[in-house]
Amino acid sequence: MVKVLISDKLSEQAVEIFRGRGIEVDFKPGLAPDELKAIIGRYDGLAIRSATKVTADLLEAAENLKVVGRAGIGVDNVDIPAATGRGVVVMNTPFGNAVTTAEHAIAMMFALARQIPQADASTQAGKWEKSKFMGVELTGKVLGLIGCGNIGSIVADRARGLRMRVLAYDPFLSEQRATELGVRKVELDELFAEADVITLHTPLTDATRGVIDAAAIAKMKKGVRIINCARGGLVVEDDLRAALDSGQVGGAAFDVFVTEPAKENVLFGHPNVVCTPHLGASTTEAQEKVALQIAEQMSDYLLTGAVSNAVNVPSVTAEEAPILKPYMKLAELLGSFCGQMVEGPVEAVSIELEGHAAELNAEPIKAAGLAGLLRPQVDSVNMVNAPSMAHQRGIEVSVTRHDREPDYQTLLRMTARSQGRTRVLVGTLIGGSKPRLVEVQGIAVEADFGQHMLYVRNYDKPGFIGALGSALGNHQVNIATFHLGRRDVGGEAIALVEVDQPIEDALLAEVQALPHVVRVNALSF
Ligand SMILES: NC(=O)C1=CN([C@@H]2O[C@H](COP(=O)(O)OP(=O)(O)OC[C@H]3O[C@@H](n4cnc5c(N)ncnc54)[C@H](O)[C@@H]3O)[C@@H](O)[C@H]2O)C=CC1
Ligand SMILES: O=C(O)C(=O)COP(=O)(O)O
Repeated sequence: MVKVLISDKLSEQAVEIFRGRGIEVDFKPGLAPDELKAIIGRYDGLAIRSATKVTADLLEAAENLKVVGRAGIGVDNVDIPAATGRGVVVMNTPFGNAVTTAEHAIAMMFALARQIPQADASTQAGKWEKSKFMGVELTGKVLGLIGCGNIGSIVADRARGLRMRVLAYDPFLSEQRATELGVRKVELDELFAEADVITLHTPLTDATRGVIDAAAIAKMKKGVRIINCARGGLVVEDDLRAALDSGQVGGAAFDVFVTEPAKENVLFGHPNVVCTPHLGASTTEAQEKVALQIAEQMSDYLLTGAVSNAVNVPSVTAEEAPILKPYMKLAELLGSFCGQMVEGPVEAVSIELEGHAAELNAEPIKAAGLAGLLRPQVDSVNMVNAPSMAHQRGIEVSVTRHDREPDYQTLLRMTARSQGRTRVLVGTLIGGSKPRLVEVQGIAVEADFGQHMLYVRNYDKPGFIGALGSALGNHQVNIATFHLGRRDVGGEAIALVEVDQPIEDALLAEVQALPHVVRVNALSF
């Protein structure tokens, strides 16, 4: 039975979804890293928020893991290259908590503008310090957004409702989208120079890490207010503290920190700082949405192979999944046959799709073909890590769709080049689902993919078939099916023989020594 572990505080509804789909689920939020590592090997899926760190070390122990589902947006707590390397799909829920997080940023802006947390503490302490808490009006002020994607756009919309002027720095924001959002797209220095309030809404990447540091703060208006509800590390915390102390920055509202949980932080204790413990996504509505969504997505993947919102593999819709599955199987079998024929490293692979196949999403078919091709060399390859493994090995990969009418309703052709030699295999699906080989090295030969097969290249001469049958008989190997093809009478020919047991080296050597045999391979599928 498929098993999933939920290791962070997700809405209980996720548990119900998994169970309803027939998946066994354990709900264990708050496990220490070593406790998690000790049990992760039992699970096919891991559902997380931001607390669980999915490191290369954890993945190492995750022998059965197929998918990590992040109930939320940021996946910076997951080592994506390590997950991809181990063939684990990583998916998130890119929209479910965006409104809620944008609302938190707006709440933080008001908290700063009117010092609400400080005034609350003072009032409840019986001080009634009315003159101490002079605020600023937001209407007419300039809000600078760093990052204007899902959350930034919603913040812009709400800020415009407050009659603020909104500037956005986002290298990937088009002028047209900026106009639609009613924001002015600017360069970073212009934003620093003009903004009264700056709010960050980018992921943490090499380009965004430390985007607000001492040099940036020096370019800002004196008294600027800074809000970070995106990721710790976007702002250099020490530099911000110094600027708060000097009065260059008038206030800072932070939901995220370089080190989380943030039990201590250089920003803590400053009178103009407001902090929340990574609460951006924490509303009942958002948590229900992300939990339901991640449980559905993970169940779909584990049960049907449908992939949505994955950050490391192409998407496969629920409608596509059952159609693509047999094609992926066929591609994998063709790849596996090619991989078992070649003797050295593969330099180039081309996958051609004809007939019905040409109308399909080719990415998963390509990934499955590459997985099959590499499997004889690498045990741990699957369709998630195959494209990156092929890339690492310098294999040139191309996919071509043909709109010509093939002899079969649907065809996949795989050509692999290795050490100057080219191998070409063509397969089809019988009845829309059963993989069948139809051509090997340009020679028509129809055969199913049996578990154990002998592939013989020979010359079409009398006596060969009898000699081959005798060799198999001498080794007590029973023939299940026997398929022959030839290029022309007396010329190059192929025999594909399915047998009932694994083929031993001694038998291979005997077949190789038969007259008219060019080469022989034992194949297993
Ligand atoms: N505090 C919290 O609880 C939550 C935090 N987040 C965080 O908020 C951030 C934004 O989330 P979304 O808006 O959904 O992501 P998104 O991907 O929709 O938007 C991010 C934007 O940043 C832009 N960007 C990328 N590199 C940039 C650069 N070098 N400079 C400026 N802009 C750049 C992108 O073009 C994109 O428009 C993420 O880091 C996410 O993890 C999300 C949800 C909750
Ligand atoms: O979705 C995100 O990126 C968040 O940061 C939310 O984090 P959380 O799920 O509340 O731990």
